[in-house]
Amino acid sequence: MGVILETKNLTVSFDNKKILDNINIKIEEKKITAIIGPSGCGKSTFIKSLNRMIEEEINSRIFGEILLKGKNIREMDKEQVREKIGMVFQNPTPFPLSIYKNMIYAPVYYGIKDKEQLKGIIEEKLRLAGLYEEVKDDLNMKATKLSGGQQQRLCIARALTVEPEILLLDEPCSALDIKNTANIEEMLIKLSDKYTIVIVTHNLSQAKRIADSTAFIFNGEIVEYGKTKELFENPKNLRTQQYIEGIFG
Ligand SMILES: Nc1ncnc2c1ncn2[C@@H]1O[C@H](COP(=O)(O)OP(=O)(O)OP(=O)(O)O)[C@@H](O)[C@H]1O
Repeated sequence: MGVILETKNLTVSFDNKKILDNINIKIEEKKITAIIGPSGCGKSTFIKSLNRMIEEEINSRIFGEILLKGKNIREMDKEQVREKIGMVFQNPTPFPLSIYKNMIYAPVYYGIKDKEQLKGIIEEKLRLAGLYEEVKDDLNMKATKLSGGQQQRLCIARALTVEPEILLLDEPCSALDIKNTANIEEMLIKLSDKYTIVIVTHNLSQAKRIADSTAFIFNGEIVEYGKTKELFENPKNLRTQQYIEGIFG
């Protein structure tokens, strides 16, 4: 499997202050890539750049290229980019509607009307997110009544309804307890059979448990990027070593 997403000299600034500096990274298809680094180093800015969300910040400026299967995403329609590269945030963000309505929102927007087809999509994606059995008899329940972990799984299921190729997750477990975190990790590993996953995490053990590759960002630069095992067991850079040993961060 090859590279699905690649950045070339990606540089992002807010109010002319450089936050990301010349990021060059190749993300492998159908793998999990973790982004780690101390608070404020630019992790969220980085993944928000990957589906052009960062352009919504009015004080941002973006330089360099982001290539999705070789195509510059800034030359693609923004909506199409976000269809192909979905995003899930730190705090679960279900719409204050029923589980059913959360799940059909995007498919209906994209023109699917057939009830049976919608039912099929809902079941398939809720199953992928490991939520179907828990909610199948309560699809009319308000999504905000679900537990935090269920809400987050719903948001992941909802993100999958538009058939993205890549799923970006920004600290998806930081508001969850150990059990819900374990559920999500297990699900992400399964999802990586079908989807490419990029996950920002503060939790180094989480990166070790689930990521094939890990990138360590510090001060807006990629200090080290490689196979997760290699990066944690044999870091090449002193900063990486200090960060994973907990000396700073
Ligand atoms: N819209 C904005 N305008 C100005 N500065 C911003 C904006 N968004 C982020 N920043 C700044 O950019 C830097 C990087 O922020 P970012 O959220 O990408 O870091 P992070 O590594 O994800 O941090 P954390 O782990 O705390 O979430 C921070 O100093 C932050 O204050």
